[in-house]
Amino acid sequence: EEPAPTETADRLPRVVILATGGTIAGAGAGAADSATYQAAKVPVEQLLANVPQLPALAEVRGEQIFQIASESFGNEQLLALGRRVAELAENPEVDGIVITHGTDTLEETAYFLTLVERTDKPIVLVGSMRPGTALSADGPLNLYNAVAVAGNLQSRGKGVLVTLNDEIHSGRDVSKALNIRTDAFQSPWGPLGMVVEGKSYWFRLPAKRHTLNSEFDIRQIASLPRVDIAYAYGNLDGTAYRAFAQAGARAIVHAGTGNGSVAAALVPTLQALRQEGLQIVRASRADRGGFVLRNAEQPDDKYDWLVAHDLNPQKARILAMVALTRTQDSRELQRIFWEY
Ligand SMILES: NC(=O)CC[C@H](N)C(=O)O
Repeated sequence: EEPAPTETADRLPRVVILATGGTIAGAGAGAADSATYQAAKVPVEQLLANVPQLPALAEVRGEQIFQIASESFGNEQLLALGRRVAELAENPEVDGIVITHGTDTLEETAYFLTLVERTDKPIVLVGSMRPGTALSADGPLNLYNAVAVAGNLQSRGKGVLVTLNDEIHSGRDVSKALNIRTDAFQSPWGPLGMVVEGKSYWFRLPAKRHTLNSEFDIRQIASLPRVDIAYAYGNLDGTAYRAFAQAGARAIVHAGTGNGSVAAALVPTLQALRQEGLQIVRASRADRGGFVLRNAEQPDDKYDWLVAHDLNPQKARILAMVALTRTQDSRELQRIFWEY
């Protein structure tokens, strides 16, 4: 039997919806316009009104924190959102938090919050692949599922979660692996569970450190250092790496081919940048799940480089930024890359 959604069965869980924009708040000219539309148009009150079944699940209220497409998220938005989530999590009148978000960088925000929110209250990110004006819009059901998961006591302590396409994913693992299609969100290690008719079914738990067990805390992060990603391909040279360094990058994530490999002609550039104090993080551009090990492909111990292990380059950027707020020591940084 499904446990009651709250400790006290005589009241509904209280869930706050923080709206940031994206396709879930998108609007197109006609019902057939599933891919041609404007993101970040519909205000949160309307998103809630479009799902009249929500009040049966939870006492919901909306807050419009941004109204943007998620590709336009910067570090300032990450920090502002992170701080608001922490305030809400500290509020005894809030049981769970849902964040509506564009899907393009949802995986980055979800991982950021996984690292910096010191709470066991459910934090659930949700988006959609079709605007609300489209035939078979996926946003209303995704939002219904997000509120159901956020209001459920069983969701506590499982880290930041993402609900799309009836699945519950770990915010650490999930990424937008496909575009256009409603099964866009995938985790290399599989989803954590399913949500069907407002009920959650769990199958596995995150093994990595997160939320309450994290050493990072949004309340202690004043700003994030610049970290950039350089994408590897045949015939690559060091131009982008040097430009990022000149712009003030403290670390560069090398979105390497295969096992995070580095072209022979590029190695001296990365060695020189490390000498200048930048951290070099080898990740893989393999999009269904990279796996980069130290001293495989390149002698990381000798060069004092880092590996992102299974984190994709965009998630490695998030972790590098957060970790660099605490330490510049490459051994400590590598420990953090193993543990989170
Ligand atoms: N499906 C989407 O949400 C994509 C819309 C937009 N590019 C965004 O990320 O906000």
